[in-house]
Amino acid sequence: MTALLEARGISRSYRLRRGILGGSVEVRAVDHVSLTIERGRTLGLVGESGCGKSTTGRLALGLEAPDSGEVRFDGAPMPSPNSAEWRRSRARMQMVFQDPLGALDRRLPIGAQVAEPLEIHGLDTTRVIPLLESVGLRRDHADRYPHELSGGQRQRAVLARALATDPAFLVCDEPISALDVSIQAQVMNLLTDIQAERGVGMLFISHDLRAVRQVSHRVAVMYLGRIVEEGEPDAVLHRPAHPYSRALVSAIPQPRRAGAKFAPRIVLQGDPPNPADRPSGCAFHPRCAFATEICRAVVPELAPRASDGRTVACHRADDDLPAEAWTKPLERVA
Ligand SMILES: Nc1ncnc2c1ncn2[C@@H]1O[C@H](COP(=O)(O)OP(=O)(O)OP(=O)(O)O)[C@@H](O)[C@H]1O
Repeated sequence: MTALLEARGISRSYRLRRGILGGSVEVRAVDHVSLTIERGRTLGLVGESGCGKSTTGRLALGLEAPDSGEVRFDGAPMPSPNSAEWRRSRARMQMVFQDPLGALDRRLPIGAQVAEPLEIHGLDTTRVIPLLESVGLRRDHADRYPHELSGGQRQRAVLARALATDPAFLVCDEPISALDVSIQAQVMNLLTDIQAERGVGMLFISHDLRAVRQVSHRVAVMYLGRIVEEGEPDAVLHRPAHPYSRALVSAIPQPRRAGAKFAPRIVLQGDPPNPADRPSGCAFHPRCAFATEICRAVVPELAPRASDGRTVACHRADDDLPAEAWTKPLERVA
């Protein structure tokens, strides 16, 4: 069966103007990214701020076209942004962003906003109340304005609107990071339920690795526009193979069990990545404890490693790296 969404080697660059001195610099936000999302499955996309996650989300939705490479949705090439064909296919692809207040129109009651996509696509507008109820809102929320709802309720309203057209594909870009911690779990549970009940394919973008673990069937780790590791959440988030994934995962605070030592936290050394000034070879090499000559010279391909088939973009993926070396020159704290 064809995948719901398939990106093949997509890249996207932007030109940024350089201050008062003029000129411009090219920022390669996404660099030869390939990913597959199956129906009813969630791909979690993680990585530091600015590594290209949101750009990947926009390319996956066809909001922007890649400079090179191809996005296929349901077996067919993604239509050009804003073409009539793209607008028609929009009903089947929706997105949920970080800031629900920004995503909603402050001048319109919630019910009217959920009805809007139904009207645009000629669907039955009496579905507004069942939609609100399906995300845990009440009938009377339909008449309220966004500022009359809590943050969690607003994100539920955004979800009701996104689900109105019964989409097959949902991009959730940091959907819980603007919410109170107490509300985050509720929205995560709702997303898990939505996925199980509706069988949507989802791209879940987040820097919260625990949230990613909860919803994802596959996880991809991004560094400076490239995917450096991809696999099942248990493998990537518990036994990460790429040195960058190791550092990312080690930063998750671990509950302390009686008598247990804190897991060592790997603090990345060196400058944070700058997409306008990409290092040669493996972009992670200036911060990597294991970098050798080849890492400085040659970009590693994302490929299954020989030992266990884990998909990693690392020249040293098959080397037996000593455990203690993970903290050198990376620093061990706690
Ligand atoms: N429209 C744009 N114009 C210029 N540069 C852009 C544009 N969109 C993204 N970029 C740049 O591309 C790089 C990747 O940005 P992107 O927003 O995709 O990263 P991200 O991983 O989603 O970050 P965050 O977690 O902070 O949202 C950044 O350097 C960003 O400044």
